[in-house]
This record gives sequence, structure tokens and C-alpha cells, in this order.
Amino acid sequence: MDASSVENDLVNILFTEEEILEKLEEMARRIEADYEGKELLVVGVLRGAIMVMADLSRALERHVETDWMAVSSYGSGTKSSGVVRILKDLDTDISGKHVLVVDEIIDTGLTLSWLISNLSSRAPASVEIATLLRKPEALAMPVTPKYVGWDIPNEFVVGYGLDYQERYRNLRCIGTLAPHVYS
Ligand SMILES: O=P(O)(O)OC[C@H]1O[C@H](OP(=O)(O)OP(=O)(O)O)[C@H](O)[C@@H]1O
Ligand SMILES: Nc1nc2[nH]cnc2c(=O)[nH]1
Repeated sequence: MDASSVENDLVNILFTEEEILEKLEEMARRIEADYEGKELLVVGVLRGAIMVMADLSRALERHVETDWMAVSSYGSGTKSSGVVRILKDLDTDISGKHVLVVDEIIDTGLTLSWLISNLSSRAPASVEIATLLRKPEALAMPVTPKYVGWDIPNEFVVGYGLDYQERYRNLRCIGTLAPHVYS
């Protein structure tokens, strides 16, 4: 597949690379202020959060520890399966630590509500969420992220870590797919 055919698959670009990086810089400044004087463990949720983790953690002008969790709730389609499983747990003991969970999207909220309750049971000093995107209309579970890049309409989006059938994660922008891609 060449680069132009990838671009042809997008029907609408919601956020460009420049807009995303600017938003993450703003978020980093807020995180630095809020966690001043505190140690911070930043936890990325594989695999979608790889781009946000890379750019947000580099935007942070302070020491942080990083770790990763992999959970599965979507399979390969566009609908949540409703069941969350841990595929890879943290390597870090989080008891007494300030934890910031980084994800690229909150859709139904199922993944992060489950993850936050799981992490909270490990006696951290605090657990908060930073997400680049949130779909308020799709939210079915109580999740209150401390940091949100943008609220978006209830549409399936791809790019910048977000996949459709494992493709499009490597796009620098975020957009919606043309109908022909699904058929
Ligand atoms: O709010 P929800 O409806 O639970 O959806 C959000 C979750 O969906 C995506 O992960 P996905 O399960 O697609 O896995 P991936 O990160 O490996 O692509 C995303 O990274 C979130 O973790
Ligand atoms: N690619 C992708 N994955 C998701 N997981 C939950 N919502 C979405 C979405 O809109 N796009």
C-alpha cells in the first residue's frame, strides 16, 4: 500500500500532527504544575497509547517513571466486546505512587473504568487519567479523566495509535475512514 492510498482512506481529518503536538505540550505544562514536587509514574495503555506516550512523555520537562499495561476490550472490530482482560501487567509496584494512566481515547469508558478500579486496589497514592480524545456521547461507564485533549463526536477514528484492523496506527494525524474501507 503506498502513502497516497492511505490518505485516500480518510474521509475527514479531525486533528493534524501539529495540532496534536500543541495539545500535548499544553497538557504537559498542566501535568508539571499539578505534580510539582511529587514523583510520578506514567502508565501507557498498549497498544493505542504508544504515540501519545512518546510525545507526551517527551513534552514533560521533569523526571517521570514509565510503565505499560496491555488490556483488550475491542478485538479487531469497531465495537467494544464488553469484557476487559489484562494481556500484560505493570512491571512496577505502584503502592504509594502517583500514577497517571495515559490513553489516546475514552469511548464507552469500559477499558479505563475497569483499569482505574484495578489499579486503585493496589494502594497507589493517586491514580488519574490523561486522554487525548474523549467521546462524551458514547460514555457508558463513569470515567473522569483529569486531562482531556479534545471531546469528539461519536464516530470511529483512526491514526496516531488508533487502528482499524491493526492498520492506520502509524498515521501522524487523526481522522475518520471512508465508507469503502469498511466494505
Ligand atoms: O472507552 P472504551 O470503549 O473502552 O475504548 C477505549 C479503548 O479502546 C482502545 O483500545 P483497544 O481495545 O482498541 O486496543 P488497542 O489499544 O490495542 O488498539 C483505546 O486504546 C482505549 O484503551
Ligand atoms: N481506532 C479506534 N479505536 C477505538 N477504541 C475505542 N474507540 C475507538 C475509536 O474511535 N477508534
